[in-house]
Amino acid sequence: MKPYREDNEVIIESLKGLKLPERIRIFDTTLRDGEQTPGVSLTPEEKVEIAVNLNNLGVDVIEAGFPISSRGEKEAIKRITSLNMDAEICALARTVKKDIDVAIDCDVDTIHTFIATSPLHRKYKLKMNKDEILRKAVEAVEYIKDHGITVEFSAEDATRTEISYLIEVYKVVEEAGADRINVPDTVGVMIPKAMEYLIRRIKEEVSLPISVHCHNDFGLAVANSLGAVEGGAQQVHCTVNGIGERAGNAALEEVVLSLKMIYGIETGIKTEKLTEVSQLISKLTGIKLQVNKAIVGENAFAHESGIHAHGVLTHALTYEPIPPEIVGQRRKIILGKHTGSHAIECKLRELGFKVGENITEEQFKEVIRRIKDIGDKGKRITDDDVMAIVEDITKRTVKEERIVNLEQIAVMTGNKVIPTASVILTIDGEKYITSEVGVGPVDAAIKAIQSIIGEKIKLKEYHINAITGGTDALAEVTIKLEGYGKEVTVKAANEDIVRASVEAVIEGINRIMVK
Ligand SMILES: CC(=O)SCCNC(=O)CCNC(=O)[C@H](O)C(C)(C)COP(=O)(O)OP(=O)(O)OC[C@H]1O[C@@H](n2cnc3c(N)ncnc32)[C@H](O)[C@@H]1OP(=O)(O)O
Ligand SMILES: CC(C)C(=O)C(=O)O
Repeated sequence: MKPYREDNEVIIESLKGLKLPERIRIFDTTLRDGEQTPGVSLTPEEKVEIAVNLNNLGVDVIEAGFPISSRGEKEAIKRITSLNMDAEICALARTVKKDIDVAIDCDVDTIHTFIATSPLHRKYKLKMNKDEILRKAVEAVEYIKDHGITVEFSAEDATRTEISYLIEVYKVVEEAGADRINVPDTVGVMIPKAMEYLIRRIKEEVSLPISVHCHNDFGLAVANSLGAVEGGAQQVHCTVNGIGERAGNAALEEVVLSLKMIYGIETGIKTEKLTEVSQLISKLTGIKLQVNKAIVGENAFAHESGIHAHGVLTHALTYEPIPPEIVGQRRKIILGKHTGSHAIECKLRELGFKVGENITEEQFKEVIRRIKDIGDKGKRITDDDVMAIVEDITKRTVKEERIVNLEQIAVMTGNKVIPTASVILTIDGEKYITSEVGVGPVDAAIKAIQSIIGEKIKLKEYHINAITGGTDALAEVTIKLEGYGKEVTVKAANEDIVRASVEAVIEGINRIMVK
């Protein structure tokens, strides 16, 4: 499939004249900024497991943690570096000697050192003036380089810093020997155009590779990262599932797929592993994924609407801009209130039923009606539900052959009444009315029917199974009846257990009595 940059007129026109790179480096910070998600705390074992998976996924850099923060954090980073992975292993450090020393002690490939540069952070947080910050930044970079370690330097809150001062900071760290610079949008206040502009401005004055780190406070982290790439950034900081401080960071899976499928820019990511890694992160961090999460969410490739399902069944691209297999997902056709006949026919084929062969047009229409009825009650319909409905409908004796018909049933139950059922049946057109009591409403209803039919047909077995979960689940009743030398087993499904039971018994009686 061609990237949209080569295939979509609007995108082609809008990107005209822009020089885009062939490859972008993915700097994964799931284990550092991702772990800063409030409430998330990973054990060293969990961090190692995640690092191994990130390495297999193909990220270029794993920011394994902030080693000064705790003994466990330092131990985890040391264990990760000892595994000699392909990915570059990085640790975070303030521009403070003790932070850097602990990071050095972890044997990392890279130290990501940072100091805030914005007026707000200078005045209220660091209580340092511009010159002090320049000096601290240079000292830290030189100290790390003296130890022969790669340095990535971040000007924290870069996007709220005066542009001229920000460029000055990056220039002095370049002179001090930094290997690359990172531009953090620490509180996510950028828009894509502004990010593109800022990166272009920095690039005019600094020749180091440029990285970006975008937060998602306005939901723009991915868009801003892409804006930065349009401006000339060569590396993007991401976290799996977009976890991180507050509203999180740029989601790795979204950045990677946008780069690949829209811009035609490669990363080292093995995209087919994305869903598996996303689920691992969700499991270990305890942060549940929203179902509509792009790329890796449960619904990212699910279709319920009749028009959409018909479209994708005819040609996947109509409603699937990304082939699901590329990210380790698969298409799901969900049945419910919005379902159309094409989707139901497709589901029936999967379950072994073909309209016009083993299911009639009439029965097919009844299946659609029953599925929509369940959908109207707000329920999701599973394959088991469909199977039960189809069996219920296809195995029913045809109208003309039916001898016994249920005209009415009413049940009464409660804590201060004896469960009672009143039933009106017609047998060969003649009307019969009776009431019976039982241990519960189902028992009373079946006893009422039996009292009309007589002893010649006996209920031998009764089983009930709730197919879907919940109090409004579809109940499947299976009964065995014996009489007139015949034995029949019948299934019936209904959201109401009394109706499912009565329908099964009446159907069984008809099968036994059928001429
Ligand atoms: C934008 C980001 O995501 S940055 C990373 C944020 N991550 C974390 O903070 C997680 C791990 N942090 C921790 O475990 C602790 O905060 C530590 C160990 C780093 C520091 O703990 P403490 O010394 O108790 O300080 P505390 O966290 O309360 O305050 C931060 C201190 O760092 C200072 N600081 C922040 N950045 C820098 C810097 N680049 N250079 C020097 N000092 C800095 C603050 O001004 C403050 O200093 P103060 O104690 O002199 O007022
Ligand atoms: C350390 C820096 C890059 C950071 O996490 C931020 O600014 O959000």
